[in-house]
Amino acid sequence: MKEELITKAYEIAKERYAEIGVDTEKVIAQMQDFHLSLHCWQTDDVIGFENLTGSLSGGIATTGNYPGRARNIDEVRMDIEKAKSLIPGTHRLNLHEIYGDFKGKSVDRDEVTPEYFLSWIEWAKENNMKLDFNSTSFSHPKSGNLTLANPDDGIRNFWIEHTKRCRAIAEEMGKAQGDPCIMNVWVHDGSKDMTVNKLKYRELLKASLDDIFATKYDNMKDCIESKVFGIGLESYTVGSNDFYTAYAAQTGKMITLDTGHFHPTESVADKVSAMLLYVPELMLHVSRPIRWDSDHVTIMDDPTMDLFNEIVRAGALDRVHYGLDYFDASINRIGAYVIGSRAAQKCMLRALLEPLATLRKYEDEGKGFERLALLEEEKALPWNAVYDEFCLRNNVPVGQDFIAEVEKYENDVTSKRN
Ligand SMILES: C[C@H](O)[C@H](O)[C@@H](O)C(=O)CO
Ligand SMILES: [Mn+2]
Repeated sequence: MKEELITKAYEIAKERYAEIGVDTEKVIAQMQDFHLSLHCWQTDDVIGFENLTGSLSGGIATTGNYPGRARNIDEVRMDIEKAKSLIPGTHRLNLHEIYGDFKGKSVDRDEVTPEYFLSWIEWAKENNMKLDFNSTSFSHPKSGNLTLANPDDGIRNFWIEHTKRCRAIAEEMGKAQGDPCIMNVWVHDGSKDMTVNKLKYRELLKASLDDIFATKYDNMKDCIESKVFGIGLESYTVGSNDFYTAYAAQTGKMITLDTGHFHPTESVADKVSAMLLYVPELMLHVSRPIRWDSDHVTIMDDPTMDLFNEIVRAGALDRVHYGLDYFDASINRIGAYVIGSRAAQKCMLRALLEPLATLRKYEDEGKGFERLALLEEEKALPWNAVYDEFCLRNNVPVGQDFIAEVEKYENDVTSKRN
């Protein structure tokens, strides 16, 4: 795309926004400081590098069989580097425990240590990325339907040990990068059919979490993620939204809001201002649920726009961490990575460009018509010219130009994988 055209369009956009009291230069600076946590599992359909032969379990599923899946740590890294080169700004990487650098060794989940993540720490440093982390309760012979809430002491203690070790790894990552590593705990624990012992499993999960979180760390932050249901676990989820919200409020933990983990008509955006009154920070897993937690590629849709608007309106930019969580195996995976990341950025950009002072003035004065009119008008303001300028300043492809780059990488690299 012609630079001249982009700059010209931006200059006009700058003036249009200035007219309504919005400083686009300030917004671009804010965007430069807005870091996504890229989910490593988009590269390989949530498989990781363990030597286990079982398939993806824990009530999650990838669908599609598009060629070019990353098959090893080098390919995962190469693909992330490619995706990163097409997304403006600097970003973090969100790792699951199963992506450790095990070098072909069988390392069970209750044996994992920071040593298996040293090469990731090194790689992240070289690539100007900071790391976030996740314990992995799925895709393991001991996963079953219950992990941290399992009444069997042996299985429960196995997963407690795993999660404790993951926290120690996150602490090492945080220390090495001089910035807290955000460590997410999501367990799929639940039941396919009705249970008559809901309280028992929740008591067990609570006791496991208390044990896991007993060690205090300075360089990592814990967050806990709820879910409505998983595939094969439809009737009951131990770690429901109510369970984790209450737990986080009582213990000061962060909440992870996965946009695919709520009832279809529930507004995740509406939770932001409510939760931030009671929990210190939020982690997002931005996704796109289609009828269920299908993890379709994030796009610039109304729920995602609403979510980012609410964060900006709550003045909570620094209290939210911006993870992505989708895995689409039906289209080019690098393309999917880039589309979702850029869509999340566009939502944030539009939220930052909102003429909030004027809208709030109207609201305070009871001017409902004026508020609604401006909310409607802002949708059609030239925000895209500001995003294009942001891309240009970051030396990444502007507009649809990234499509050709993804196609080239497919031709040169991913299509050669079998
Ligand atoms: C890989 C998983 O999707 C992820 O860890 C978890 O956050 C989730 O959302 C499960 O549905
Ligand atoms: Mn998630």
